[in-house]
Amino acid sequence: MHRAYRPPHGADVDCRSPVHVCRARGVFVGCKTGGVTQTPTPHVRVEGLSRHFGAGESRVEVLHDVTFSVARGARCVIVGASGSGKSTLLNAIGGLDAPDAGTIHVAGEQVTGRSPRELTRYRRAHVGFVFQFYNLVPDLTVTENIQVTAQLVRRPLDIDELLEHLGLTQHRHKFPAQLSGGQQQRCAIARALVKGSDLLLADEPTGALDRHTSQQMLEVLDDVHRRYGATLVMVTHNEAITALADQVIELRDGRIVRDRLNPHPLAARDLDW
Ligand SMILES: Nc1ncnc2c1ncn2[C@@H]1O[C@H](COP(=O)(O)OP(=O)(O)OP(=O)(O)O)[C@@H](O)[C@H]1O
Repeated sequence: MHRAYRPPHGADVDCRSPVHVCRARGVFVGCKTGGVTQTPTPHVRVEGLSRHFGAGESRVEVLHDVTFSVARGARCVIVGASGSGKSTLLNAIGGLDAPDAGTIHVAGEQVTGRSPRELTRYRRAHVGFVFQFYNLVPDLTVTENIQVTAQLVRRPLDIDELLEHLGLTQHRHKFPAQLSGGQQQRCAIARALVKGSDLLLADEPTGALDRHTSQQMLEVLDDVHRRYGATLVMVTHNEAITALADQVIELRDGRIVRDRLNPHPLAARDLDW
């Protein structure tokens, strides 16, 4: 059975900052730590996260003691140079990779330390992924790509409605190879949203797109964020994109060097590249 989207727990989806979202939900307490406003019940809480790859001489320390929180309904942008550990961090939040140390909680539930089966259940219930290279199934049409994910949950969002919102209705019967990069990315966003997940994780969603299409894509993400109200955690190497965020986390060599709230996030159409 399909359902129309309703914002999670009655959150005010028109609110533009995590502070307001939290106020609307009555959980904002306004205490400040290290320049960042903390909330007692963040949607995502990462604590003391560390991750390395390899062994011996080829050992690479990728994340070091990473700690931060993201409020429900916020748009958080994690920015850093190539190799700074952004994807590794996003994959850990999404339950695709297990850290060496530290904990991750999403919606109050611990993600770290779960079995592969439990992680699959967690991803199905809570997480929508948008990847740089879309990861669409080439032999399936736009609608079928979205249906595959919709089938994973009992009450997916209405696919026709999603296609309409994302400007894909006229492309619904096309295969990925027949779409532009921007259309493929919109299909990937629809696929990520269709489960009704309240956490959207986007790994360089504009990375494979030209500047004009990137701007359009950010407008789409802006729109779906407002319309669907999910918490958005996006990683990018593009500093300009941080202007859209409610919260900006700067990662350098696997460490957080800055974590700040942005009281005046821009709309994507106003972004100056
Ligand atoms: N599975 C893996 N095995 C070995 N090393 C890895 C693995 N995954 C990531 N790394 C290394 O970890 C470091 C961080 O990688 P990660 O992809 O998280 O960085 P990133 O900031 O997302 O980079 P980019 O912007 O280029 O995608 C890199 O040095 C990378 O080579």
